[in-house]
Amino acid sequence: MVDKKNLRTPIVSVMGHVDHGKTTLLDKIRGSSVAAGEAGAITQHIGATEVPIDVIVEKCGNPSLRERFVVPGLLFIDTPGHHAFTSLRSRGGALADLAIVVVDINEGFKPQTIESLQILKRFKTPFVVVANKIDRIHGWNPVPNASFLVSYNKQAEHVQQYLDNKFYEVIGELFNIGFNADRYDRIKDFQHTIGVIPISGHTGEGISDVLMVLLGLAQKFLEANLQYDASGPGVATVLEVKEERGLGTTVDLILYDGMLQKGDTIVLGSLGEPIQTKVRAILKPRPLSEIKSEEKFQQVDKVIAAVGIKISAPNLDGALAGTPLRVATAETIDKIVKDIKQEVDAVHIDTDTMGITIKADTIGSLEALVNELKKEEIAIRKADVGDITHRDIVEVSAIEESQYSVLVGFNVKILPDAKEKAQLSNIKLFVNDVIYRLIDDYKDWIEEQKELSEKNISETIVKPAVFQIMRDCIFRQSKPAVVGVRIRSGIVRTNTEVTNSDGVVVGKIKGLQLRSENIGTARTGMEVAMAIEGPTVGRQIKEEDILYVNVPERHAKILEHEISDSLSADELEALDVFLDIKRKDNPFWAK
Ligand SMILES: Nc1nc2c(ncn2[C@@H]2O[C@H](COP(=O)(O)OP(=O)(O)OP(=O)(O)O)[C@@H](O)[C@H]2O)c(=O)[nH]1
Repeated sequence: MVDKKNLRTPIVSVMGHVDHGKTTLLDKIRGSSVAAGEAGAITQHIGATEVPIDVIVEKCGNPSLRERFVVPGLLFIDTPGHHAFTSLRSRGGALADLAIVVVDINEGFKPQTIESLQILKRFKTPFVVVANKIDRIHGWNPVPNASFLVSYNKQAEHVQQYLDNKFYEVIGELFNIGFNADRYDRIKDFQHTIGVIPISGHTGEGISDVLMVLLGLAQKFLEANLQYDASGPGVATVLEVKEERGLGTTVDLILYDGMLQKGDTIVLGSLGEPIQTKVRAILKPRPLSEIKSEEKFQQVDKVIAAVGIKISAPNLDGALAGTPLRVATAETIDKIVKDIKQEVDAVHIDTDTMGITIKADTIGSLEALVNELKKEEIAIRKADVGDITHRDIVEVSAIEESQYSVLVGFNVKILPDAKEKAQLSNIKLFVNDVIYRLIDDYKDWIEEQKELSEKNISETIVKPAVFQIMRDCIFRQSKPAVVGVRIRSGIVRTNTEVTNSDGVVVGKIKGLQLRSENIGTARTGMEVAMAIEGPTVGRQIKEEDILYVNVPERHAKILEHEISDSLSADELEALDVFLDIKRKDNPFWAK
């Protein structure tokens, strides 16, 4: 049996596509919980909101549930954006124990929905999907704050039908990504089936169901992970590094294990050596009732996990979001510094000597981006945390290979002077807040570049062609010889050399005419007059001779190995015939 006293509050992250309703859902959970809780038992943390179990149970309207759950409540992380999930790591995994994926039932899955689900799959984090905005369904008759089933049963049949159809689209999309899913009330085994809950963040319908299912998941899957040592040294993850008026650089963090006190020595991750410093102040937001107070924060001497707080301390400047923070003593500090350095270095990416340059907002998101790029076998020269600076642009524009003169930024800004510099340089910039958009855009661009260079190549390269001098069509013997020819395969151009069937060059095409008009090219099947500089008819060439465009060896190599896909069938045939001629004497010609 688990000891209730040592169970910390599970940490829940809310993920999903932009505008599908994450903030509204969190606000509703907060607002309605405040309304439901007797003494406003809900507490606001820095970067998080804690909803105690009593409030949830009361909200669900079934006090007997209290006995069933041992977790103290749920701590929702407020940090916006799905990327927060990957940014916020604890030892050995994601910081969040559970997640809610919000999808607008009317719009269905969008890129960030899919990305969120893929992240959760990778981290093996239990989650629920909420199909939000059911109040937007035409004819919906809201029952504010009711459980979904109560509300659903009160809807007209055609409305229920419509909701069911939309709902099954969501289930189908989940299936496509590899998840079995069903409506939450029909699920017996949450381990193998994802619960989907139709809700409205506006009317509050279904919110109590979300809280219940989350508690159920916490209870079922997390108990062992939620044990903590309330008296042990604090372990935290940095949410954000922020300049705060009057306080200097501060760090917002989620303490997920142990205790943190004013004056404690702490170690936290940075890109160089880990930072060692002493906690000057621990700050919590003021209770809502004191909101008018001049000061946003109140100081406390001590906090115990799990809690979201801000700390101020000297030397926090190089601190990095997403990295660990730990309380150290004289005995443990060396080991902790070493561990944290290792942890940050492990993320700090082994790079290739040549490749693209990437930047991301936090170490966690950088790692996620690197993982995805590696999967696509895209080489990375340098991976760093932070906005895109003037220096980055200068560095990248010094790279000569155009496919690597590329900067990819995930969730970062391009600083103004960098933007200016980028416009003047030839580098390619990709900035987005969806990883796989970035990767798709980059891949599309590479493909485009390839096509462009293929086009360049194919315009400058000499292509093969075969033609025959027609009988009774000798118009001039020599200087230049003018003969009638039929093009048997390929396209003949002026100014290309001609060989005979032994591969010996006999002259150069000086002009082509069709019905007395000069033309630049002649295609398969055409019969044209050709002026050939060099040979004399009757000596080097004669009636009915088959002749070939002389493809230089280097061009033949490119044609055969690089752009054969872009050749037409008759060009390929001409190439084969020409290669056979050339390789008769030298089997390695153009190989
Ligand atoms: N009708 C209806 N509108 C909703 C609901 N939930 C959210 N909205 C609206 O949808 C819009 C986006 O909601 P947000 O909560 O800001 O969405 P978000 O996912 O947090 O968006 P970002 O923070 O930008 O990623 C707002 O105009 C909300 O009022 C809902 O349940 N019903």
